[in-house]
Amino acid sequence: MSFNILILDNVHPLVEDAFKERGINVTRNHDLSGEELHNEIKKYEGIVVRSSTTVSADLLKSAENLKIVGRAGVGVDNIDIPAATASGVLVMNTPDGNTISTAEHTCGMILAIARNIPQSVNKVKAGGWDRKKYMGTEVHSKTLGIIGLGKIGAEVAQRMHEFGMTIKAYDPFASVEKADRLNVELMELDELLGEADFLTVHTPLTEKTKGLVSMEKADKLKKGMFLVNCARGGIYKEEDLGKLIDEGYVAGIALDVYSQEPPSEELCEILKHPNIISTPHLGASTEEAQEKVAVQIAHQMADALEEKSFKGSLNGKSISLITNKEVQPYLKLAEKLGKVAIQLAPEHANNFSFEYSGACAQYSDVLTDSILKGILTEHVSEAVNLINARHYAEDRGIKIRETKAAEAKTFNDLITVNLDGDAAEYQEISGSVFGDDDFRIVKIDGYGIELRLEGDIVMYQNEDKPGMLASVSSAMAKQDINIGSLSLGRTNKGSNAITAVSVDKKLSKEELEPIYALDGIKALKYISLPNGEE
Ligand SMILES: NC(=O)C1=CN([C@@H]2O[C@H](COP(=O)(O)OP(=O)(O)OC[C@H]3O[C@@H](n4cnc5c(N)ncnc54)[C@H](O)[C@@H]3O)[C@@H](O)[C@H]2O)C=CC1
Ligand SMILES: O=C(O)C(=O)COP(=O)(O)O
Repeated sequence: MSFNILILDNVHPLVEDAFKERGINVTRNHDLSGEELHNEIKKYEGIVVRSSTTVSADLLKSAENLKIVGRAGVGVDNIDIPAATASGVLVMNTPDGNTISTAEHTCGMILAIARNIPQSVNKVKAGGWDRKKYMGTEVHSKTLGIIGLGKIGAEVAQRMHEFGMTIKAYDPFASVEKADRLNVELMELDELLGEADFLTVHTPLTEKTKGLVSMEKADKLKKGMFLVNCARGGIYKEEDLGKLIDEGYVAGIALDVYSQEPPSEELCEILKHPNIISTPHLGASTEEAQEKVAVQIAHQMADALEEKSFKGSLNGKSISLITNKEVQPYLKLAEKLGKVAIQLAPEHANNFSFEYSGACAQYSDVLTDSILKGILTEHVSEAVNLINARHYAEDRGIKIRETKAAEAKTFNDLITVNLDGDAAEYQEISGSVFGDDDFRIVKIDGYGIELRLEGDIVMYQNEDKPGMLASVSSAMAKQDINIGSLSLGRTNKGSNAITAVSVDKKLSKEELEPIYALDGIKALKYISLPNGEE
């Protein structure tokens, strides 16, 4: 299958070469108006963006054929990931391609603000000369506070440690081992604010990190400290920046990122402050970083489209497992069982429990996604896949429960789907996989049954008495229904029995009626499954 990719932002030209190398068609267009983009995007299976294009829920709605959004960089705050997940669109980024460049830019900003480099350069350019005004501060022996000791934070720590700074950090998710390795002391946020001579942030913008430094926190800051933000605009409250300097809490501020880019008029006014230096989101703007992220995103997207690997995917926890050979048969079994379950379940069923035993239990998360995909596929007009199956289940109020037992019971692997409690004629169905591609129902409501999970199946409960099978097969023969195979199950002699019959053609309601009407038949369900590979 050939794929079409649209490059929307200023991604390095190597992106085109890399896509072409993988046999993928690529088009570049940075100049589309909103409406044009909504029309154009329909043609593509993938788009590549940096931070300029907003991939909104609305845009995703127009993107009928979209499978992947690739971010040539790290931050994905311009992409509506929940909306992409709901649409079954994979979102991926290149987590480390621009780490070094952004860390270097941050270190540059720390030194630039400490030594008034941009302001004094401007002075000289304007024909001025003022050595007194631009007296600076050494960073040596000072404390650098880092909020967010992730990839960039760690690189900044290493570099500034070499400048003789003491490095302290706040990151509730960072390990003590990592901090020790980097010569970083971990501490609580307020403690860090009180100790840092320079504070730099390297977290995403989240509810927790928004406004981490503001006038409300001013009293907690070490007097005369410097603030640096090369992560995301808004982590320091932008409206308060000028005031923090003017009221003597902060000596200077260096910014690379803004909550709106380019910044709003109000913020531009604040940025004119002589002690604020700003760059226009240049952290990742180096030849090296841009080459890396362009080539990385192209190969990652090509691999994902070819279902080879899902490196860098941010919403495809499950989908990334479909390349794992060990999981593939279980995934198929789970989806088939989901398809059977929804055909056996009573109308409006919205409570299902899934039980996994044996080796498959370790993949229960993704197998649940796959069962849900099977359950929902016929009932949701949009395409359901492993990315959005849970979203649709939640959306439709389907409640699920999951249990797992690592030890195998009668079968090496067993997946059981329990239907909607008492209201169901059938309560539960279990399946197992033999080899790589022989999927079978092995139990229904505790009755041992063995039938391949494919094609058209008539399943009925009957009184366990002589002649039942003969009367069913004769009712079928009269209607030219050929039996492929069948399996009978019962718990005790003479009680109820369950029979599953696979037939050679699709059956209509009218063809099933005479079978249901036979004396001794208690419940009858017809299940239709795709034959072989889907
Ligand atoms: N200026 C620019 O051009 C660039 C900016 N960035 C931005 O830099 C930021 C960091 O990027 P990476 O280091 O690659 O990400 P990362 O995911 O490696 O690190 C983020 C760190 O923040 C920590 N964190 C998350 N929430 C926190 C909280 N509430 N308090 C304290 N720590 C918290 C995490 O535990 C993690 O260690 C991102 O926002 C990214 O968008 C990244 C590249 C270029
Ligand atoms: O990767 C990131 O998070 C960045 O902020 C870099 O953004 P950009 O690709 O330079 O628009």
